[in-house]
Amino acid sequence: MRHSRGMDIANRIAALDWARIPAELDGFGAATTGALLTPGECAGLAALYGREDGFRSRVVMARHGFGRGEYRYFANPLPPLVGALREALYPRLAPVANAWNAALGLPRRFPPGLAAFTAECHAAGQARPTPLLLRYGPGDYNCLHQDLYGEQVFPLQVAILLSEPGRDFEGGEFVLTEQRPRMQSRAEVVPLRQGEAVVFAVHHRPVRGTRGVYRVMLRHGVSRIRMGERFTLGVIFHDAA
Ligand SMILES: O=C(O)CCC(=O)C(=O)O
Ligand SMILES: [Fe+2]
Repeated sequence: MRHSRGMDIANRIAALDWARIPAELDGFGAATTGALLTPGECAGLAALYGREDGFRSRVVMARHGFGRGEYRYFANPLPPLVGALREALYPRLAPVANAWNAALGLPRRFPPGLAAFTAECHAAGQARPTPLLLRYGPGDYNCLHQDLYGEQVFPLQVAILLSEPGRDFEGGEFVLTEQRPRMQSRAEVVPLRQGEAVVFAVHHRPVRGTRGVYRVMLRHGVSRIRMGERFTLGVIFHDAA
């Protein structure tokens, strides 16, 4: 039987729990997907990190005060698996993004498909692809941050853990903080297995309070890797200036 990876990924994404994921995003600003990529796919993606070609830039985090460890942004054309993930995830998340903007009283609405949104990014001068691979070794960490690359911001992004906790590395938890207006911040640690994705808010989300809807600011990062090596695939939907 002919087997197309793009189709396969689209089917796997269609089979995720699209009742629970948006509900958890609304409730907590983050949701895990359960197993999405196979161990072989994870290893294949992590192995790309050492290759010369296929990337547009490399960032050594310590040089910028971003933490410790490094990452590389893929060049276009994206690896087929990465492109298929980005294309199949976007239409599932656009309704959440639009509902959040409506709740926050923001006029921006996102088109139902990634091609149209990418065209809008390009028209706004954001044409460089943002999917990336991250690599952390012992002692490395990723400071709390927001992945903003210009005025065009799709409010949700996805990170897929490519290494297996407890086997490949220890420590290195994915963490999120939520900063509520005039209140103390809330932290969330997101447990992930190899091949599992976390969907989370890029910069803010609406929360319903007693006096209406307010905006909480989110940041994400990775706690210190205690042992071993940890790889992640980051899927950000807006392109970069
Ligand atoms: O390594 C991680 O889990 C975090 C990756 C990250 O910051 C991102 O995908 O934007
Ligand atoms: Fe990030």
